[in-house]
Amino acid sequence: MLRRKENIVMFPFMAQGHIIPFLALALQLEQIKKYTVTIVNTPLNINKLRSSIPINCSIHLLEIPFDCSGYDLPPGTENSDSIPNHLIANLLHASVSLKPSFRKLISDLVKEQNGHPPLCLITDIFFGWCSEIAHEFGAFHAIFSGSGGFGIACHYYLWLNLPHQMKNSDEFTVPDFPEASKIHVTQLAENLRVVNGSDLYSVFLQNVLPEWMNSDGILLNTVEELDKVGLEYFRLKIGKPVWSIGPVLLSKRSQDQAATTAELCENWLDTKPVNSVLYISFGSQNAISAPHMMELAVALEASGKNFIWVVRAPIGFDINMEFKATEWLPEGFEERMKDSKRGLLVHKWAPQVEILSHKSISAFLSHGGWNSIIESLSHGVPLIGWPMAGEQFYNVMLLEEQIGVCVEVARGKSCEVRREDILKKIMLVMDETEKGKEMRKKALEVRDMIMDAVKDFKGSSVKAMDEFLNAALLRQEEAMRQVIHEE
Ligand SMILES: O=c1ccn([C@@H]2O[C@H](COP(=O)(O)OP(=O)(O)O[C@H]3O[C@H](CO)[C@@H](O)[C@H](O)[C@H]3O)[C@@H](O)[C@H]2O)c(=O)[nH]1
Repeated sequence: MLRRKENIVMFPFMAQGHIIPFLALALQLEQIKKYTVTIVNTPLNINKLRSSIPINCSIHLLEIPFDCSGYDLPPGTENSDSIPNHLIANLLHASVSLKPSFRKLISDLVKEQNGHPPLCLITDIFFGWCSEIAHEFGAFHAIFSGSGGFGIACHYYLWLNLPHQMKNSDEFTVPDFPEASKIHVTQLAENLRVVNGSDLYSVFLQNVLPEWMNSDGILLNTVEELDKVGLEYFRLKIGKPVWSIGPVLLSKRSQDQAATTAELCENWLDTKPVNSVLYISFGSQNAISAPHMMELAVALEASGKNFIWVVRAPIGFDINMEFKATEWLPEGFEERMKDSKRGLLVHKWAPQVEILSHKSISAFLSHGGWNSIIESLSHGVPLIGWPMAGEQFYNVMLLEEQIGVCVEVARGKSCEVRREDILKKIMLVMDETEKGKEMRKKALEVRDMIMDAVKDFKGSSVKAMDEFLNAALLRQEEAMRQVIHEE
């Protein structure tokens, strides 16, 4: 008898930094061929996903209705990329209203399958409430985060305990976690620095973080050997299985991007010597301030290095508006870079994985989002960190202090950043300095470590994925035995 394909239902939060790793994981699970994979999201995001999944892929896309009215959001908001950062807390709160529709969607799926529940629901870190729904219908529930163990562990502790509110000092430690060393107040995201416990952000997170413990385990886009200390601490705090299944990466060209941009970057990179180009990007939803942009541009020009820079409107402007080089960059900068073929400014969105995999790339100046880090290290590219928000400060801390593949150049959205300091760090990493050579060597070692983790059968990430799927299957068998017993 042909065994039915078990269904895995995936539900990311409505932000590109979350949807991208979920899609990458969905594609990975689909490759196993034993499972039907369904991604649930709001209509606009499903539409976007439809254009980014490969044509012959069998992933199902299911729409869930979403009404953001009543949460002080612009009408029709369905993704964090269309709103300024200060409204993200509103979108988080609004996302809780998806609960009844998601419950109905799962109930309908179960009915369609004659009472057979999905094997597993894999949902976002912000959707901890899905455990209740999964368990009501007898499904296994895992939370998936695109973050690493170290970063998520610090983030978890800080948001639950708000230690900076209790101390007069600018520095504090994370109890039982000496590797996180001292956290300075400048390493707190702006929204965390100003919380008072009753603001929208902390109210949301203090509700949602404890819900993780109701899940059956947590999947992280990280590699055990790379992230051991953070994972150890996180497992201790959560008391649930934490499976390191990374790197979960979108393969080349499966991202939603204009082929022309990809071609432009590749053609441009092909003309550059090996290890000669700096790639600069601040992730899917961050931008730097206009004065910071000016300092960075001056430093880039002074460095004489080749670069690709993903430019967006600076903080304070609509991130989706047209980029005004004449206003935000030094006079004539764009033309000079174009004429000398030294710098390529890509507006809004670049084919990042393709760029990072090109042999001309030497280093990545990044905000330290974990997807970017994993993508960079998977290609042996060292980083220059400029953390902006969330757990990015601790990601950069891990890479710099524990692994040695990164130097921090600046911290936060409003810190003082001087062109001389940026220039110094660019030269340190890209030139043949002792530090630069050491960082490149380590980045290549980490790349090999990551490749080992995904080797068939014996890689740690392959084993972790098997353990997770086996735990879900075991739960299903137990549930079926119970039904037979009750009958
Ligand atoms: O021009 C661009 C910009 C981004 N990306 C892709 O977008 C993703 C960006 O992810 P990430 O680097 O993690 O940054 P964020 O979008 O800022 O990610 C959010 O989610 C991450 C994973 O949970 C967290 O580590 C971050 O703090 C959080 O801001 C990556 O896959 C990039 O390849 C592109 O392809 N082109």
